[in-house]
Amino acid sequence: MHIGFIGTGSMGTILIEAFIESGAVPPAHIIASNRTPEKLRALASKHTALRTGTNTVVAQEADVLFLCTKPLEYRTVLDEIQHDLTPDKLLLSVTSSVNVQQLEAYTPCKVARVIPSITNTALSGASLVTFGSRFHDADRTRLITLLSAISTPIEIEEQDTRISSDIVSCGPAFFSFLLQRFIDSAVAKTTLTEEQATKLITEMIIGLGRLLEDGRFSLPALQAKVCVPGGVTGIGLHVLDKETRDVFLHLIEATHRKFDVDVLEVKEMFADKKNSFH
Ligand SMILES: NC(=O)C1=CN([C@@H]2O[C@H](COP(=O)(O)OP(=O)(O)OC[C@H]3O[C@@H](n4cnc5c(N)ncnc54)[C@H](OP(=O)(O)O)[C@@H]3O)[C@@H](O)[C@H]2O)C=CC1
Ligand SMILES: O=C(O)[C@@H]1CCC=N1
Repeated sequence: MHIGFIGTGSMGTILIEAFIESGAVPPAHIIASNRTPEKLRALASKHTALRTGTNTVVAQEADVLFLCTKPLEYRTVLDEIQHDLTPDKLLLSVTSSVNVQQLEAYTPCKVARVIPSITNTALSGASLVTFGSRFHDADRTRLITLLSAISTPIEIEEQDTRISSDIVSCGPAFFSFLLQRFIDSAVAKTTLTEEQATKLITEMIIGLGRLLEDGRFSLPALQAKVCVPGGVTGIGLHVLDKETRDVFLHLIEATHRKFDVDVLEVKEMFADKKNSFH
């Protein structure tokens, strides 16, 4: 099986390196292209067996093809490779605002959307999967097996795309931001250095992740366990409750507003294209 990647920016590179590191796909079975050749050359010099080519060559050779460009770059890529796409290929969109129906209308391929996460770099975290209508059981198994090497694949419904991606894909940035705020405040208010505070936060968050992973505590049970009656945690939780009450509601409203605009732009991008494959 040959896996192709069009776009070796942040996400294309993360996926390629995760598949190589996991051992799921040997570098010689990966072929990649990118608009700017320098980025591709840098990746190829790190993984010497990795193959590179034009978008057309990648589309021709890949059995499983990841489109790893930004949403408004999809049309250019699809126009370029449309004659190289055949019904046997799995075509995977990594972007939330391009849906499977749009790609099914545009190509004869078996289409799915796979939204990854930077956490997949550590062969960890989720990937969000939405199957198109042409995916049969064997194709599903094939894709889930592949994604399981680098993540926990979770099937999501179309209507849950944005919020699921907010949590799985944007979440690492959101929580890194909050952790950095914690560090900055510790440095501002106490004698800890940034380095010391960062070390403490890092160990805390890794430990918390492991606790949650082994299922020992739910989130509320964990808070209750740490919160000694009459102790300091309760005082801190009270501040958090008061000061962050609406913060995630506002965040979700903002990401959904942006998503609605993106979806509209993608719809316009595909508007002139007739549905030729149904
Ligand atoms: N970053 C993340 O954590 C996540 C990203 N995603 C999704 O992944 C997608 C890509 O994001 P990200 O990797 O961060 O973005 P980047 O801008 O880092 O990568 C996009 C890549 O696509 C390349 N590209 C653009 N047009 C073409 C073309 N016509 N032919 C070949 N290559 C092309 C760009 O090349 P060039 O070098 O010329 O710019 C660039 O390397 C987005 O749709 C995003 O929604 C999903 C989940 C998480
Ligand atoms: O910021 C973005 O749009 C992408 C989507 C998910 C994570 N990063």
